Amino acid sequence: MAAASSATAIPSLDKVDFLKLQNGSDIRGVAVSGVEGEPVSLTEPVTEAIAAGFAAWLLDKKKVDASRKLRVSIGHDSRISAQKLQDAVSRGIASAGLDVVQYGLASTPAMFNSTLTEDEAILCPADGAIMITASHLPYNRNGFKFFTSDGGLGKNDIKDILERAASIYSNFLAKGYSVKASESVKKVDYMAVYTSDLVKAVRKAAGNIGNGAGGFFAAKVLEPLGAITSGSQFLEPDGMFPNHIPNPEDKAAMKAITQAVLDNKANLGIIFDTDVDRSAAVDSTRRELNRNRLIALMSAIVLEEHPGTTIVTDSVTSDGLTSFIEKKLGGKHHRFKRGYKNVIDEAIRLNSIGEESHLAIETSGHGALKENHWLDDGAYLMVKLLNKLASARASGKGVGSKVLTDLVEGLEEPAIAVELRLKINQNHPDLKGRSFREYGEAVLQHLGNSIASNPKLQKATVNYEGVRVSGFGGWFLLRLSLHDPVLPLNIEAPSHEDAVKLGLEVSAAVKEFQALDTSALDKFVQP
Ligand SMILES: O=P(O)(O)OC[C@H]1O[C@H](O)[C@H](O)[C@@H](O)[C@@H]1O
Repeated sequence: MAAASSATAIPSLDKVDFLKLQNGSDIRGVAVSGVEGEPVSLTEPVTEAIAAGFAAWLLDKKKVDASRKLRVSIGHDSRISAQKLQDAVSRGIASAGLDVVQYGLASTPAMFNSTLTEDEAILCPADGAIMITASHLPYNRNGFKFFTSDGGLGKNDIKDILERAASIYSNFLAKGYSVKASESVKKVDYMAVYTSDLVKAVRKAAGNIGNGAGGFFAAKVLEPLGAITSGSQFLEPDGMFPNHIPNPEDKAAMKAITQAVLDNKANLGIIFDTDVDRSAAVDSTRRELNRNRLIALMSAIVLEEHPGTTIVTDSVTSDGLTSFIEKKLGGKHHRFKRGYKNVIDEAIRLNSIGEESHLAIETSGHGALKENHWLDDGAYLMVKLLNKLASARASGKGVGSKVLTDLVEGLEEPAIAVELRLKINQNHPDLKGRSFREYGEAVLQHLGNSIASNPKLQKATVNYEGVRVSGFGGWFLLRLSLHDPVLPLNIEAPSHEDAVKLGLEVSAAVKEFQALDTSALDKFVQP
């Protein structure tokens, strides 16, 4: 035990500060100083306390007897704070008496996978896994995702861990905090195991990684399969993201991969986000295979293997996607809520009540397949695409990404598709003491009521989130953001004029809510 006199002074934080680090089923905070208005919240002692909180949670969950030591695998993305946080996480885990296995640069899906791999030689399975990442957020942020063999932890588990962390941290305050080197840290090259599993899963494609953790895909997956990857770019991990934020929904990122496909006359472009749980592709004609198109493509592949199966998606998917899945592919589209964990859990639930589902996928590029243990894995989605290309080639059905493009033939796409994010000003007196959630719900309730009496508009009969309405040949959905004090408004329509008509209907219905910042919508509907 370190003497209090030699201990580092750490700032006092209360339970509330810890709970503020929760971001849905992840933990996120600021790990690097220097950005104005964003003080560091993920300090080393805070990180250590969170890791120790996870260890305590895991010990309770696994209820193992004292004879078996639990082990936890730790990996990180390419962020500049990765090393510091990895060390602090390792200390937190070791201080609770658990074994630490460090993987170094890794992907989120690989971390989950380490709880499923059975091979003592590489210290697997891990009882718990921690990925140090803040996904597509800027370089100064970081965070944690946690896994057990049951999948990613849910919101309640994260809250539980943060509450435990807060009390561990208060112990640091009482007894003094000092950095103690952890003895029981082992290192394993798990990415070698994970990538060789991916190679096995695909039988024979350029890649754009955006300086995230996905660089392994070119050298360790594509090249061993015989692909020429010389046109690939931004493969080197660089935690400052000098080119663009690695994010398949980011316009600059998609432009960069599209250009690389053109410049290199590549058959296919592949792009991942920072921690490789999201992905998208570009075909040889520069057609972006992301968002609804990626879902259509994956659905086509999965429905060939499992005719009639249900495809679970997030709520912002297009009407065209529903008719594509149901009329062209003969499957069932279950449009559920936003949030990758929501769609995955819903697919698992459907299977448990006898409705077969093999694919849960979001427009964000998160996707999970039943055959891959419902692992939220962008790399695996791309493996399925590559597999399709390879089998088409082998059976003489075609060469190159036209095979994929043909699979989405017939998908109706709207001329206009926008997302406008309407902020709720939490300090506005109109909240009258309500939380932003309650206020947002009140907006939605009011919108729902006003639509009911509007003959030009029709409320969706089956809908799991927010208010989804058809009209003027298109639709809109207003819902509460998963994490932020924001009401995202998605509008899709056959023309800008029709999209504006839909926007004006929303605008009229919400105008009395003064704490709602409608400037994005006002700008959109301007003549
Ligand atoms: O509700 P929003 O603010 O649009 O955010 C929704 C998104 O939040 C996170 O990024 C999750 O990882 C995604 O699965 C989800 O789609």
